[in-house]
Amino acid sequence: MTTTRGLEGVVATTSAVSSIIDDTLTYRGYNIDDLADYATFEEVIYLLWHGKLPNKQELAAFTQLLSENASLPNEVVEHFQTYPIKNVHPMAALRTAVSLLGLYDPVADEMDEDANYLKAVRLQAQLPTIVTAFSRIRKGLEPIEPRKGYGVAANFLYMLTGEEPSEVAVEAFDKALVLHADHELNASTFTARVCVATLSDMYSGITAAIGALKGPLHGGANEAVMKMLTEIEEVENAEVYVRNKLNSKEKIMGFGHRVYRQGDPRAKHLKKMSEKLTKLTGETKWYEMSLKVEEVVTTEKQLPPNVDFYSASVYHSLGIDHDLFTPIFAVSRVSGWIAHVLEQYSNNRLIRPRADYTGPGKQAYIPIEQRM
Ligand SMILES: CC(=O)SCCNC(=O)CCNC(=O)[C@H](O)C(C)(C)COP(=O)(O)OP(=O)(O)OC[C@H]1O[C@@H](n2cnc3c(N)ncnc32)[C@H](O)[C@@H]1OP(=O)(O)O
Ligand SMILES: O=C([O-])CC(=O)C(=O)O
Repeated sequence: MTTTRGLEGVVATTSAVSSIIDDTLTYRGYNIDDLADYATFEEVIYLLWHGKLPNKQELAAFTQLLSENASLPNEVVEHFQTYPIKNVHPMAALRTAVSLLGLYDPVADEMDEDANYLKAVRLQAQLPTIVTAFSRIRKGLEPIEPRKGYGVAANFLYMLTGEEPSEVAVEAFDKALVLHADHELNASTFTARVCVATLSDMYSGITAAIGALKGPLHGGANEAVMKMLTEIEEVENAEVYVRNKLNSKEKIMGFGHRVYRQGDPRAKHLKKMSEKLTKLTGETKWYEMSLKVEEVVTTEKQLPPNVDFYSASVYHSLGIDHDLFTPIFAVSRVSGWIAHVLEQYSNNRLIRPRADYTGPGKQAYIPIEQRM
């Protein structure tokens, strides 16, 4: 048996949802650069789930459908009050809350197309409400009900703060959601597909995917980038900080990628947004520090930034708490997870690879009385 560490280069399924070919990312054939510049997040969700862009009426109806399904069952909100709140990472809270949502969905275990579409809508609509409600409850604030007719970006920012978000903030947040929506067979999407390939339900698949996204080698890197920038503190400290980390063989968060070689096409959009937003807040140091970190890492390691690097200073500039960065990734990526779950169900086969055994050879059983 031959093994490939980390399944690098292994093609594990066919998929028509998104592709990465020659460092170009497409969702259903549409280049991410065009989608980032022109599409809203609702258009992208629709595209991922239906395989085509919506027309005006379809988009309006879809946006309405999502906002009408965004409220949480009271039991889920009340459950937050029982968490040891100060020590709970919002990704852990999100993972538990999504699992809990499944208990209150009467069609959770029904597997027909209509039931699965209903679950898809509820999950997509409710994730932003979970993240914002948890964020407020842990600060001793009342959660805010979603507004009907609002898009996901505007609703998220509104539910987080209780204030009308600015146009600039909504536009930036929406673009970030578009950029994070899907990414071929990344670790969390693969996790979701493995889970539902046993014919388990969608809530189980999404709960599993959230667990996989949480780690710092995947979605958790955006929070880790902000931690690094906060530690660096000032632009003039950046070079020494990064060189010290590299000399001690530590990884620099937000750099490198399993698939991209020349660079992550999403990073340039977030870099532009970081420059714009840090100018608007007057805190350009986060952008300048990021530029310096990028310069040193690309010179020393030839590793370009990935999607997580500049998203950190973007979310920070929008006034978002740093430990909400990865939950925001999930708010976007759940659209892609769902598209992959539906694709998996539509042509399912159990996913069960092999392991090349490297443990001890044949052992004679020793009765417990004779063991040293
Ligand atoms: C949304 C996303 O999930 S994007 C990725 C987010 N994750 C991060 O930003 C975390 C930092 N980056 C990394 O850990 C990696 O680049 C990953 C996890 C993204 C990809 O991992 P892999 O494809 O397994 O690459 P691997 O970790 O084997 O690295 C290959 C080599 O590049 C080095 N390298 C890779 N990334 C980095 C980094 N960020 N900083 C420093 N060195 C790095 C490794 O040390 C290794 O060097 P070596 O061959 O001398 O030992
Ligand atoms: O594809 C990957 O391995 C990680 C990634 O960039 C993503 O999930 O967006």
